[in-house]
Amino acid sequence: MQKIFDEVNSLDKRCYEEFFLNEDILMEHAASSICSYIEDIFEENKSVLIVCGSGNNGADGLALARLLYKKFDVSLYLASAPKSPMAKLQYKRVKTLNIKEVDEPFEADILVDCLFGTGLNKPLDEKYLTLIDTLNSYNSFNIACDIPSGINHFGQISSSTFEADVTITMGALKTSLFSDFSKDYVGEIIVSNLGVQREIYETQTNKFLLDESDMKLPFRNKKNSHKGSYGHLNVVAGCKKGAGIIAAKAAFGFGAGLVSVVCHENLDLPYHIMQTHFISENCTAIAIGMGLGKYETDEIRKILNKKVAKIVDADLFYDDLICEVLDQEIVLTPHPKEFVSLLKLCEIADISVQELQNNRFLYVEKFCKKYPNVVLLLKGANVIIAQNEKIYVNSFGSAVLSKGGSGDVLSGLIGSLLAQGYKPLEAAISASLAHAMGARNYKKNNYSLIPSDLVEEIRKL
Ligand SMILES: NC(=O)C1=CN([C@@H]2O[C@H](COP(=O)(O)OP(=O)(O)OC[C@H]3O[C@@H](n4cnc5c(N)ncnc54)[C@H](O)[C@@H]3O)[C@@H](O)[C@H]2O)[C@@H](O)CC1
Ligand SMILES: [K+]
Repeated sequence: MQKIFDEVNSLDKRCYEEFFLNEDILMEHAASSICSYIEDIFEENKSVLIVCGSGNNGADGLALARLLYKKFDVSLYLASAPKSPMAKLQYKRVKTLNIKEVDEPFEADILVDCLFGTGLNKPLDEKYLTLIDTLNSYNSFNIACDIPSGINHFGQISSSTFEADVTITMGALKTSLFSDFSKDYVGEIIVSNLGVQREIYETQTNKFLLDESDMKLPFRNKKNSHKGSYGHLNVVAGCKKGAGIIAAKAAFGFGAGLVSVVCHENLDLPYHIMQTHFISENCTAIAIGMGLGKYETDEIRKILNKKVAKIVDADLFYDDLICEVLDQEIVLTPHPKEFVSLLKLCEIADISVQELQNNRFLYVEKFCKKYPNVVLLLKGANVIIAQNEKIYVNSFGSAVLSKGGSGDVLSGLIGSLLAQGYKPLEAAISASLAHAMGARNYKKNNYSLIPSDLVEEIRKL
């Protein structure tokens, strides 16, 4: 996994104070990393338009123009005059060369956005919104320097935000790149070194970006084993029984030795899934909430108080019953609307879904501070998984998964790993990654996935 930081100013400052580097050295590295990227990917003499703002993001662009000049057909478009001391210095350097400055942007082969980086501190006015719209209308290969212009510190976007194919971000990953809104704008994210290797530049953090290698699949190492060695998951089915059945099928395909659906009515289940009217004696984990609908509160309370691992989803986030069990190390998997309800029930915040989406990390932190035992998985374009002070981001998911039933598959996967003895946080992380990787491997068009396809792909991981 990789570290994510809310801000990097303090990391830059540390470079100056501890390693005796200066702004100029850091900027030179920032610009050379974009230069190397362009040199590696594109043939010489391709046209490059670098669009610069007045601050140090623009200064990075000016330095880049100097580095690319002569090898590529470089043009500079200065959207505003250089203002920061480094921008002025870089411009002075540029002026000694004969680099083209254009009065209007145009469609070049490569477009580098150096308008605003971490310094964007107010809404964009009409002039910049129109400029960004114009840049987005081109068919250029789009590179964002540090952050696509229009994304602010909190990961909120402007009505016009630069749509990057690649974001080359300076020094370390920033939290703002992983809001749900940012997902459509950042493209591939590459981290540039700023004069020392990343592991030296980076300090301590509580946020991490998950890599594929963080997915621990439930491979079986013991030769002498039987079905009981891999746990027994009980999936509690409610009014909408399909949800529980989808979860049960996903769980079975993900390694649980036994899976039973708990339901009072007789169900038509595949032969390998069992049915029970009450929680099984040898149950090692419970998945509950999916499609629950109307239910007998006391019965659900009894289930929630069973001393086994649990994943709780969906309808239970609208019932204050949930607040009774938040001292347990349970996994909760709300989508934003459910999390808003949960925040209200827990008296943490009474907010809209929009406010949550604007500040996903903030509200996850608030929730986990109050309930440090709970493992919270907040669904979204970038899934956030958190327990106590640690926050993990799974950015592998895609729109393929935006379907009814995908969440039930996820509940089943988490339940399956819990039943097999994974710790709740490990179960949430590995199941969430497997869920996203299954979707990634699905090769038909991106609107056609059904839950059984997803389970099939996950079985092949
Ligand atoms: N040590 C450093 O400071 C380093 C900085 N680097 C670059 O510097 C960037 C940060 O530079 P700055 O702090 O100068 O900030 P920016 O260059 O991101 O933007 C600040 C400038 O934009 C103006 N501005 C902000 N919001 C605006 C708005 N809505 N409309 C119009 N103008 C607006 C500000 O008045 C200021 O002039 C980073 O993103 C990175 O690209 C890199 O070179 C690496 C080293
Ligand atoms: K930028």
